[in-house]
Amino acid sequence: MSHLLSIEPLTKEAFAPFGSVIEADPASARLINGGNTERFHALAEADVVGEGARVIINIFRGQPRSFPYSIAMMERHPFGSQSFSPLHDRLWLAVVAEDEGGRPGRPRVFLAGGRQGVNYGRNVWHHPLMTVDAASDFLVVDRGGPGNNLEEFFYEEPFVILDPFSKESTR
Ligand SMILES: NC(=O)N[C@@H](O)C(=O)O
Ligand code: NI
Repeated sequence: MSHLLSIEPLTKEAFAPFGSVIEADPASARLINGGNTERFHALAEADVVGEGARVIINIFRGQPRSFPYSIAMMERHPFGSQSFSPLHDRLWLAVVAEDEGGRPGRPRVFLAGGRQGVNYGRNVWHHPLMTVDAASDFLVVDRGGPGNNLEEFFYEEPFVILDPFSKESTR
């Protein structure tokens, strides 16, 4: 089995097993404020559990990853979902995996547009933030509160992502 990962476009349908895509989807649009504003309603839901759990809003400033990039580990947050919405209009990568008996399976790499965010469902395996060509800020909605909300897993052999801007890296 090759450890070279292909990159696929981020779509609501393809990402559904892992969470939601946060983008201005016309299907969710409704006019508010007397017609001045479009509200793209309920694109995702924050899911936080446990005594003292709070929904918190953060900004993550991610430094660009260099490629080829080794996916050596994945993480998940058992007590809360985690969303990433880009504040710069730049491509980025959302890397997720199905759970296979308590460990992540083969990662899937989604190329997200600069106006696409994601909400990783609670306890969904994902790789920490991956910005691509410049330091980029993301609005992050996740869980605050007591307890260890971070589980990490390290693969025996890393997977590899080629430069997303190279033609070999996409399906
Ligand atoms: N550790 C942390 O807050 N960041 C990660 O959860 C991440 O997904 O980037
Ligand atoms: Ni995370």
